[in-house]
Amino acid sequence: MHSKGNACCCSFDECKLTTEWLMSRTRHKPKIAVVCGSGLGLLADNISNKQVFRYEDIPNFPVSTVPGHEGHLVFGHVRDKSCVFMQGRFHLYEGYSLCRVTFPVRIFKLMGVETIIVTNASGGLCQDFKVGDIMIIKDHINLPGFAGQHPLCGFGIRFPCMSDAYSKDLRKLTLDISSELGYSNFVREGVYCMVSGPNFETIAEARMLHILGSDSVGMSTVPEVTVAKHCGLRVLGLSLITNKVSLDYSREEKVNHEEVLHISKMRAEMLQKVLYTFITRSHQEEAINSS
Ligand SMILES: O=P(O)(O)O[C@@H]1C[C@H](O)[C@@H](CO)O1
Ligand SMILES: Nc1nc2[nH]cnc2c(=O)[nH]1
Repeated sequence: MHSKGNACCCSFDECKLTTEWLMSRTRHKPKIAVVCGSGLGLLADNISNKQVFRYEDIPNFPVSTVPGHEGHLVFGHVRDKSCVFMQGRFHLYEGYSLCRVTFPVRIFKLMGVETIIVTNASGGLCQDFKVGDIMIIKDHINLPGFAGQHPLCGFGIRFPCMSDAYSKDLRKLTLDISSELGYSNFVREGVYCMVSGPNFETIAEARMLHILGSDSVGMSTVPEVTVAKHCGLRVLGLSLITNKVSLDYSREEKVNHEEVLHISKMRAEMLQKVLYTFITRSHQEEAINSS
């Protein structure tokens, strides 16, 4: 038999088993899923009728190994909207295959989720961005994908279109909400670039990514969004700019994960306001149902 080194390692039966396990233990029927980025688990703090599962208790689920990723799957309501929040995501640099990293997205699809909101912490490359800005992701660069690290290798229908991965209508709704909340001066749109990590960028790498058109850089999101788009979910991506990436050899500041978590926690409340307003409105908006 030929070796399929890069092939998908999660079977449909596995996905089905996990979905059935969860659905037999919760009465929630979420239509919206939220993936919380580094330090952003607080986004799930104010939902009502909470039901929490620890990742290690869910069959086939990976476990979180990164500080700032709690490892809880939280079901609950934002107003009357049933949602599921991932307090903690999985990363390639943790040693998980991209199939495993994106496994929860497939579970959400099987559970009946229609919209996924993917959040992250990232470093700002765009010189206009400030620490604490919220970037609505309008597009991405899948750098690991260029090198064959791709979550769709060996899985499902090929050649999906990715030029519209981030729903235009959902981005517009988020911009409108930001403006109503008085947040326009720190909510931007931009292009997110994924690198595998776990190291932060060298200055030469950061310069290259900037020249290539990236407004921010991080170590996640793209695999989840790619799988979500592939299986027909609507996607909104929100990236919190937790640090400025150095493009200049004379800059002395050095980024570290503690600083990333600190900024995430500081800005989580604002991000939560945008998110909860979005969720409350999302299914009232005709545009969303058609996007
Ligand atoms: O899960 P996200 O993408 O929010 O985490 C970012 C990227 C690295 O995992 C970590 C670096 O501080 O934060
Ligand atoms: N690759 C990368 N990921 C991040 N996550 C948060 N900040 C950064 C950053 O500067 N670079």
